[in-house]
Amino acid sequence: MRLLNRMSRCSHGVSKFKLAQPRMLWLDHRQTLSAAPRRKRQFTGVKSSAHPAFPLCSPGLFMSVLPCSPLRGLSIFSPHTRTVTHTLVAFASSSATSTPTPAGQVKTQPDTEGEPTPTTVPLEDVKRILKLAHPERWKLAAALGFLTISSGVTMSSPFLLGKVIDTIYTAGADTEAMTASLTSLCIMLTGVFLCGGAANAARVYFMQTSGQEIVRNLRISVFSSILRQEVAFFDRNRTGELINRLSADTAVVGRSITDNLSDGLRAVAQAAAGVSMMFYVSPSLASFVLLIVPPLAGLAVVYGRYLRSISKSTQDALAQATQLAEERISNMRTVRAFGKELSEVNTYTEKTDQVLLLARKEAVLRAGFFGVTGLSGNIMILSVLYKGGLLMASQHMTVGELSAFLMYTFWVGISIAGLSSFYSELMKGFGAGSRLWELLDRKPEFPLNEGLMLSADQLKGRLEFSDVSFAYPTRSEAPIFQNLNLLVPAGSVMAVVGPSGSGKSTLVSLLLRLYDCNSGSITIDGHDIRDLNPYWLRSHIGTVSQEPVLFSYSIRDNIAYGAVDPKAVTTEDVYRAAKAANAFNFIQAFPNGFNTVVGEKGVLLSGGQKQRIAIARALLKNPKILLLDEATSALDAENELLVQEALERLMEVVIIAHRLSTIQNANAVAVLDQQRIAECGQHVELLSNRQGLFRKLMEKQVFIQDEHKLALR
Ligand SMILES: Nc1ncnc2c1ncn2[C@@H]1O[C@H](COP(=O)(O)OP(=O)(O)OP(=O)(O)O)[C@@H](O)[C@H]1O
Repeated sequence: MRLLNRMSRCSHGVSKFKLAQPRMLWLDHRQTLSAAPRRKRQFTGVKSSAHPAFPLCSPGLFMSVLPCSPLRGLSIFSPHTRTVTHTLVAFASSSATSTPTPAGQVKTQPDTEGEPTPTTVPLEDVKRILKLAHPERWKLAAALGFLTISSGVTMSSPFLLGKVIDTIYTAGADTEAMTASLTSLCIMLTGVFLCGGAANAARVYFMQTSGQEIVRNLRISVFSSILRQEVAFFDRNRTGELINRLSADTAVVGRSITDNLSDGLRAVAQAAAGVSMMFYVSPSLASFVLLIVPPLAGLAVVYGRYLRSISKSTQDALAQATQLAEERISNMRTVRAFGKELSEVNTYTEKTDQVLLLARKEAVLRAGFFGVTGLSGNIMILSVLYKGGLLMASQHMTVGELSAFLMYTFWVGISIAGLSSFYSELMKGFGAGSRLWELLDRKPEFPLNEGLMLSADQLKGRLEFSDVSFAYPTRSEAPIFQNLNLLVPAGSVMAVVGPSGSGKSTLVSLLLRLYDCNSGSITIDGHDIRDLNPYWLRSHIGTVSQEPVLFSYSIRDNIAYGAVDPKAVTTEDVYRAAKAANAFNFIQAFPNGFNTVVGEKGVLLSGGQKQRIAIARALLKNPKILLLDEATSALDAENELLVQEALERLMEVVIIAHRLSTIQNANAVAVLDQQRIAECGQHVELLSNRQGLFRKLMEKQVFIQDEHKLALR
């Protein structure tokens, strides 16, 4: 994730920089790559864009990431990269974000630049934003107070500066009087500037701190809302897109409430005060200037619209490139195993080339836009000078008044420019906000913590599937089970076997209520699991999945994670679980023992070690029911036997296994095939049925093993 952030920051940042400083950028870009010269040389065959601008920078970094060990990836970035990227963090952190479809699915959308922004102010969203800002109202009010002071100060200074100029020009021979008047004016101006500086500093402080609080609260709400959703939601929505909502959209909304609002209000106040002062200083010159403004503003609006639409396409293309990078970096081992580094860089380069193409169009438009706005500003100043010069010649204006007027013209121009960007930022804020509200308002299909909770003694562990039909919500056309029936008596060990894809893992998901069955029922001790509190249910079921995932904590913390309250877990509890999972000895053999940090997703451990830690995690809370989904498949035969014996002694178990030899001790074996339980009975009983599926599966496995042994001889 951090690697990805740097890549996207660099590409965004450079794209923003490019317009102003192409040469300097190229230098920075080369410095970035030179930080990993060896790696760069390995990839000289990589296609790259001809232009030394931003998309090259991203493939450059992408290229540097791919050849590295996934564990050492971070070290390849030089301080130069950081310098460039950190400068541009704000822009880049919002690389791409997502927009919900009506079904709650998120589709990739650009974030801050060119995102689908509303064109009118949505009142409902204003109310929500105000509600969000409510806890920070006092800080925000203080910020607005200081804003008023600093704006007042800013607008009074041109007037006083005009007076200074007039004092100098009209002094004549009386230098003493001029000095006295000049001194008092300068003291006054110094006071005004000090006051303005202090008010501005206070405004920034209050705005920033309240903004951070708002973003923090919003992020917590969004994160908890994401975690509340049912598993099917995560099947439909990509992780990267949800993360974008959490990081980028929340930041955009926070910025809208604080920085943008403050800048916008200041721009409004300064434009209004500036125009009033212009009329105060010279009504005829002010009327003349205001005649020029509307056509120029109209031009800017039309240009701005064009710019926004092209900017949106650029960001869409960039979001696609980012998604590709995200998937490849997080699955680096697969890329490496298939030797796809080069082709992945080329695919990424193609994607960023599309971004470059659009960005070039955008650059042309922006260049035109800046040219036109710069020219308009200059025309305005020239007009003020011309008309003001005429007024001075006819004694209707002093040189000080003309100077003050010019300064007000500048201020008004700057404020109007600020207002146009304030408006577009505000709309972006509403766009980001509406995506967040959708997520915050989304009700999960079933609540996490409502329903019946039995006492631990009442729970015996009799599981029954009655006429269960189920299809995954994302593939409703392909049912996994149809009228499936299965009974697991309390206190027994049931093994479920079946061909790959027959639905063994799905059975576990249904028992854990990660999904609800479409019809039929699943009961525990006669209670439909839909009536039980899902949180309670899961607290009594231990589960070890086919590919157990560990978090980048220490081994101790990973095992303690299995407890309802990990903080209350004692070292003895952790040791007990580790011993039961036959993991104690190998953990103790690590130099840091139980404090060994396992790396992202447990990459620092072997498959078998990961499985045993995952089993220890599942055992920690002493679950009544244990679901093992090929949980011991990565262990050697001896370890597997030891672990399974321990597990079977400890609790009622449902074992799902491919290796049929591991289920000999089960009380019963259920064979899944063609959306139902094809056979169910004792191991020996099923084996004796020559035509049975279990016997066939067994024979096939024995045959494969024999073939393998022969091949080894
Ligand atoms: N989240 C999901 N969304 C849609 N379809 C899924 C999902 N998970 C699994 N499937 C589909 O459900 C079917 C059963 O998958 P399942 O993982 O339960 O099989 P399995 O018997 O455990 O397979 P294996 O032995 O290979 O692990 C497969 O066809 C699979 O493609």
